[in-house]
Amino acid sequence: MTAIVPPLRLGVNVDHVATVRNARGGALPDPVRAAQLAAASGADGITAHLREDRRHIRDDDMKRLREVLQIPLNFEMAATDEMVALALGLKPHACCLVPERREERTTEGGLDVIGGGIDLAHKVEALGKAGIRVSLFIAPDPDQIARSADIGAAVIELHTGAWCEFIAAGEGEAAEAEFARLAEGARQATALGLEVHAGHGLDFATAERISGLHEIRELNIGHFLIGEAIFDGLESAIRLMRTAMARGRAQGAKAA
Ligand SMILES: CC(=O)[C@@H](O)[C@H](O)COP(=O)(O)O
Ligand SMILES: NCC(=O)COP(=O)(O)O
Repeated sequence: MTAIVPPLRLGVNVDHVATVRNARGGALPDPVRAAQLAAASGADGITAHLREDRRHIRDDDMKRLREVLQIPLNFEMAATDEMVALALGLKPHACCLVPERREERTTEGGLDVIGGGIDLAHKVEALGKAGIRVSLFIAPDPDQIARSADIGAAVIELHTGAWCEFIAAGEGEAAEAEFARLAEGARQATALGLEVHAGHGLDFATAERISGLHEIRELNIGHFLIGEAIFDGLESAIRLMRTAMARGRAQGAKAA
């Protein structure tokens, strides 16, 4: 029997359009134009990460995204006072709190929700009270998931980066063990009333596989899609991604 599964949204991360722009210091290519094209091509939302060092997305990009987008904006940010103040001013649809280290190339590991203590809980509360949907970007760790629910987050986004790296390195056993952790984490979080998203390092194949996990409601994908857009255009990359996600969703439904 084929189970009925909830739809899966695609959030397109436009950080790396800004990376290319900043390589030359001018205004082009414009991440806001990319976000508008992504929306017109079937993205359900746009994600942008305003890093503390502003290495790609900048404050003005966030402001313009907020002004022009007709689809939800997911503001990725470190859990700092500066970023919370910016988010409270901007009032995006959602904020995804992520760990950040200035010297990292990209986001390594998940947010330490337990270590964040009462300060993190207050930040989640302040954003939530402002009507912003708060998501915590975490590893599929049972204690971090439980604490995310305890401090009142609406959403967790499971970090798929380790899983994707094991696959890329041909470490099949480790990849399967990590996938099992993601699957169990998605089940645990859903049972605790959290909405589950996933993202980081996903490509067509990994997005297809993870789309089979019914508990996951949204994938956020950036680097790979922007890379594919160089060859085939953003519209085509998004269309192919949606096809992969739909295929994975249907396979997951059959397996259930
Ligand atoms: C939090 C996360 O996994 C990414 O979406 C994040 O935006 C990565 O940061 P960079 O885009 O700077 O690699
Ligand atoms: N939160 C994950 C995200 O927005 C995109 O990550 P990536 O696909 O750029 O690795």
